[in-house]
Amino acid sequence: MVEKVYVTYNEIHKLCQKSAEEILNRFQPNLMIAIGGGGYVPARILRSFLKRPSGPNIPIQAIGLSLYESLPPSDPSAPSTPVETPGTKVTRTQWLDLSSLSMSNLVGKNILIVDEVDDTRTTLQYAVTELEKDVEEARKNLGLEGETKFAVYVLHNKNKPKKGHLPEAMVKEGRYMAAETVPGNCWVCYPWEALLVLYESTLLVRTMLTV
Ligand SMILES: O=P(O)(O)OC[C@H]1O[C@H](OP(=O)(O)OP(=O)(O)O)[C@H](O)[C@@H]1O
Ligand SMILES: Nc1nc2[nH]cnc2c(=O)[nH]1
Repeated sequence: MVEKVYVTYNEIHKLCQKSAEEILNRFQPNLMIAIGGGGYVPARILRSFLKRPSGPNIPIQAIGLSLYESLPPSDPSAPSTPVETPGTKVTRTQWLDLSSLSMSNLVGKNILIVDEVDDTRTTLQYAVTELEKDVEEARKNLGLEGETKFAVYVLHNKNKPKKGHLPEAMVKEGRYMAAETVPGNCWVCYPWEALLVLYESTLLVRTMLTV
């Protein structure tokens, strides 16, 4: 039986706030690459917490990777969040603009890859391997100097044996960061996936205004 773990927007905001200090201490990113769709919201929240008073906003680029096929809920009238089944291969739905101007912004930088959940690690392995390859190719083609470093940040890491692997140096040097470790057999339900939206606070305000 898969245990569902529900997280709220507020909990995610707090996780990002807590993690930002550690990310700044360990890595000082110049740029984030969010893995869509789940990495977009955490990356945007992190950007506010990573900004230093007189420093620039850290730009966010996006890639789209898909590993899981959505299953319809067993009872279509039930507004539940469907648990999904693992796919077998990673599909690119969106990738970096590989033109030399865009790629030159990545070479020699500290790049933080952001996703919401590390389950089998297949997606992260794909993202890190492919991004390293593309940035290195761009560095050579453009004749640029400078080492590009990658780090990974996820909100939740599932405590289970992983199918995918990250570079040894990344793990050893603390460039893999997870805000929380959750049980390996759980399914994390994120607020942006919810189909049933509650309007409690709006109702409360309306009630207060009308009485
Ligand atoms: O560690 P893994 O087993 O590779 O699984 C993690 C990936 O699965 C989910 O993506 P999904 O393909 O469901 O796309 P989504 O982010 O658009 O929901 C999630 O966003 C991660 O990217
Ligand atoms: N929403 C969601 N997507 C996933 N992809 C892989 N594992 C998970 C999970 O626990 N929750």
